[in-house]
Amino acid sequence: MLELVDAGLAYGSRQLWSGLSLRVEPGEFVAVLGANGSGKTSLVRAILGLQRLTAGTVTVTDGIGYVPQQRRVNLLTPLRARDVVGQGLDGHRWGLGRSAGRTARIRAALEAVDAAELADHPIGVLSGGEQQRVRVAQALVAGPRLLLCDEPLLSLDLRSQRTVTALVDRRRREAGTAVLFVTHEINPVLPYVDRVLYLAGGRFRIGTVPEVFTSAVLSQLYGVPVEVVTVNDRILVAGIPQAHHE
Ligand SMILES: Nc1ncnc2c1ncn2[C@@H]1O[C@H](COP(=O)(O)OP(=O)(O)OP(=O)(O)O)[C@@H](O)[C@H]1O
Repeated sequence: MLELVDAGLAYGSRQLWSGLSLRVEPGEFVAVLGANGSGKTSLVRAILGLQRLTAGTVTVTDGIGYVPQQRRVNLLTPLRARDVVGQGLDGHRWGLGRSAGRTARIRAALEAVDAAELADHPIGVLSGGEQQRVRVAQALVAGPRLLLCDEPLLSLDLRSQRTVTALVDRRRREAGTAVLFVTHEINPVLPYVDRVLYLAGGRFRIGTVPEVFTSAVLSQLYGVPVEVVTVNDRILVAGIPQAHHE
């Protein structure tokens, strides 16, 4: 679905990461975490072909669904939520046109993110969280083989976070969609994650949650003492340098 081999990315003399090799299998859920500015969005852009790697290679399947990092939509945008979701079909399913099949797929995609009642609302008047759910529906409507999500949980309340994460999880289990999920917080995706790619300080670590979320590993990545504790099935991390917080 996705393979990076010895990949590196630099902007001028600033190296974000290098020597990154990662193969994501069908149905696998990989979370990408890391400090602000560590290059998570740049990685997603490189996978989409929007950003050229400065070293190594990236190979991806056809059929990518993409949830971009959130931007608020202009209030006057003349599109309804259903039109935004429909854009996820255009260019993929030429035969569908304005057919009943198309309408049904858009409705099902909106229902899956708990947003059926928003179908006819202009996208610009929806709240940030509602817009985000519509974007997830757009990314999934064409049935992608690889789903790239760039902080899809941002500005979602707990219930919407659960709706989105559970939906993505179901999709990868039922349809074998591979998932690369950029997130600031590990806890909302903890029940679903197979592996984590953690980027910090120009370094990275790939592994399962218990392998990566240890005091030793995060201290090594950040270059300062970082403490990881698990309380009631939640992972708490203390000591990440202030500059790396939001
Ligand atoms: N096109 C570009 N040209 C030069 N520098 C860039 C470009 N795009 C991103 N950068 C820089 O590269 C660094 C990584 O940016 P990126 O958006 O990939 O980080 P991120 O990990 O997604 O951060 P955040 O968690 O804050 O969203 C930042 O310091 C950013 O300023």
